[in-house]
Amino acid sequence: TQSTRPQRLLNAVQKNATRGDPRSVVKAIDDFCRHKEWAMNVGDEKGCILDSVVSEINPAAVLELGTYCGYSTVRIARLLPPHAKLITLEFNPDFAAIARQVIAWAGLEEKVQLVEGASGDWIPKMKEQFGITTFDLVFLDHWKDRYLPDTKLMEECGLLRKGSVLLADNVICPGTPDYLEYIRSSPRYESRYFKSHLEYTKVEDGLEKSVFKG
Ligand SMILES: O=C(NCCO)c1cc(-c2ccc(F)cc2)cc(O)c1O
Ligand SMILES: [Mg+2]
Repeated sequence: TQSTRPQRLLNAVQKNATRGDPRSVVKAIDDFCRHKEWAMNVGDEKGCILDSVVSEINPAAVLELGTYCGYSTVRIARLLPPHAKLITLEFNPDFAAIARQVIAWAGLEEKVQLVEGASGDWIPKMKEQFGITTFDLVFLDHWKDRYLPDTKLMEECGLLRKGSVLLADNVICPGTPDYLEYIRSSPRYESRYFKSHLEYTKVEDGLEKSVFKG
């Protein structure tokens, strides 16, 4: 039977990365995607911007929307302080199954809770299911037409506090025009665009960092 790209990506991790070494897992995926098969991980260039935002916030509670194969999950979780928690939501069960194994290979299971299902269903249940009050950081990297409705849902569910940071991938390519329009014109957010490139390519893309003002 034919393997899938996520399965081939996991094979590359298990072949080339050291168990329990998150940095080697990140490098193995970047090498695979740059030299073997492109895949829609945030990648090394935007990943460095992600790292700097995570390190600046030093978050205790992180929500990632869109796990895919777990590349950004590993990038974020490797920088979290002890006892900090990252909840990552993935709709696609095949992606989730691969991501669990990538996260385990990196030795980061203790810091990560991967939840399978639709973000719109799970966001209203965050407090009761996971004992979350508010998120310090949200990384948006799922279906691009869900960024705006899920942001409004997080506001309505009281999951954002003064100072919570939203970091959104792909605001140029594939693009999230309705989200950008909303977040840049809302008086409740201070936004800044970090210009970069679509993972492993020369195409423009970037991250939008937005601080909730409460
Ligand atoms: O759809 C995306 N993510 C949610 C998946 O569940 C996604 C897509 C792309 C991309 C794809 C095809 C292309 F031609 C250009 C960009 C890139 C990304 O970083 C992404 O996150
Ligand atoms: Mg992305």
